[in-house]
Amino acid sequence: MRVTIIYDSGYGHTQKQALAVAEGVHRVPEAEATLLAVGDGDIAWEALADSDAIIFGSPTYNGTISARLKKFMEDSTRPAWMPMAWRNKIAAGFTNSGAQHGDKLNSLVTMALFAAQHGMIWVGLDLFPGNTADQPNRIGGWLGAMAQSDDVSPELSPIASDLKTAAHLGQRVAELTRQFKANA
Ligand SMILES: Cc1cc2nc3c(=O)[nH]c(=O)nc-3n(C[C@H](O)[C@H](O)[C@H](O)COP(=O)(O)O)c2cc1C
Repeated sequence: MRVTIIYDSGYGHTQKQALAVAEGVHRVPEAEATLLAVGDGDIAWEALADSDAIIFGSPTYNGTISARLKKFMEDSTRPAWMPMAWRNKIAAGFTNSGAQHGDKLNSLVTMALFAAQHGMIWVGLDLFPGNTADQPNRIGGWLGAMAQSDDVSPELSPIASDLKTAAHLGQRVAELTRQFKANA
């Protein structure tokens, strides 16, 4: 079962979150995670069409997704939206921002809407809010995985609990995709 994680990261913080999502996917037997960064040349549209699930990731810039992820979305119209190549695939999303809140929800709403426009099935988080900084979902969102990286290097942020949240999302997507495929 193939899960593709397509993401952007200007400075490496969201990439770290993407790696944690992939680690969560790999906890599920037979699940294979592929990481694709939108800035790395041509988009592998065929690999995306061959995926059983697609997880979108972006830093929150100016209260929404990055321009690079938005360009990927617009570019998907011909290769993916017109043939409905992602119809009925599982979808999910994650985002990371400088501020603890940082208007991240708007980035996840943008991703979920995009997935809906492609006929995909959106999966959110099933975690209670963490009440302390060391607990998963300490930011307390449900539409996707949220992380915060303030002005420190990607070696130091996002912090461990946010990476646990990201890994949990990856694992959940892989588990649900496996169930969905088994019942198809
Ligand atoms: C152009 C730009 C806009 C940003 N806008 C926001 C914002 O709206 N909210 C916020 O909390 N952080 C904002 N930030 C901070 C980034 O979200 C933060 O530095 C994040 O860790 C960057 O992730 P990256 O290293 O994957 O690019 C912005 C950063 C840049 C460069």
